[in-house]
Amino acid sequence: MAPPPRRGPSLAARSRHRTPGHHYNASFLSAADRAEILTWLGSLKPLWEERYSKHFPPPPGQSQRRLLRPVYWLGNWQFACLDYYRPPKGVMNRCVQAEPFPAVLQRQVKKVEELARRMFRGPDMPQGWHLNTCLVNFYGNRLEDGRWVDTARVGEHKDFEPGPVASLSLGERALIQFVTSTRPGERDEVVLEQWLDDGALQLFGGTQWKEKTFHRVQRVDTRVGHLLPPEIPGFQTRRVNFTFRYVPDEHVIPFARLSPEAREDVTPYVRTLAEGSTFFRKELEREASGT
Ligand SMILES: O=C(O)CCC(=O)C(=O)O
Ligand SMILES: [Fe+2]
Repeated sequence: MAPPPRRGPSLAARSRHRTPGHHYNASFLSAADRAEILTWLGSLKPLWEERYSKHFPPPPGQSQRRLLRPVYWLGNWQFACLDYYRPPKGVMNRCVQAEPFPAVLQRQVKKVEELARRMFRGPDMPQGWHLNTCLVNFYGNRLEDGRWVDTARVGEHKDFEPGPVASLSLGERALIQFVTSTRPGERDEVVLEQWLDDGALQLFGGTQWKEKTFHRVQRVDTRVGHLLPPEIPGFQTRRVNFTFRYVPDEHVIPFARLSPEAREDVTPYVRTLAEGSTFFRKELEREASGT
């Protein structure tokens, strides 16, 4: 018997539109680009930041803590103690010019920007949007009092940088969940979850995924046994994620132009970065010479 005629869009088209504003491509990275990114990762010296600092101390009820994981930033560095990019008020004195993207990442950015411009319009695509910022997150186990502890997760949060956000994943797959706003004591409702595979691209934007929901990394698998570069003392990386965002260029400032207080608090970090980075060495020189 002949199959009944199909009506409406194909299954593939329907699944593409089930979650407008959220796009997932499991095999975005080519094997060659993936290998090039891994080689470049081996040259990085990620930083382990504290959440607070002398001039930006913990709010009442909070205490000083290390971030769960080492990080690296490209384009601009948003030091945790300067409280990240939080428009409309928290935009100045916090996004410090950092190294540009290496060529292999810039090539991915170009493709992702083209896709994003096709996916997002009007209020979902801010004037001047381009992916000029990348947070590199290292997920794995950290050594705590002689024991390896799995810290491969991220609590629920929003990315406040305007417009679509894109992420590339390497290594073990991770479960990301988008959840509705939390109220203390209430369970969050998971509205979308997605496994992020090795080499995958996730792109999300618009009010549903940027404003109405929070997202979190619930867990990272241990199945394959990936151990990713670089070697980091006291840490074993099994997943690396690159999140690309847009910070309006006028809010990105050189280290030398931070307020004296902010500069004092992040100088030790910039000195550490300068040990492995010509870019940050020059930024320190620029500050010392007052230019
Ligand atoms: O690791 C991920 O997949 C997401 C990380 C994230 O949400 C972020 O960097 O803002
Ligand atoms: Fe995020």
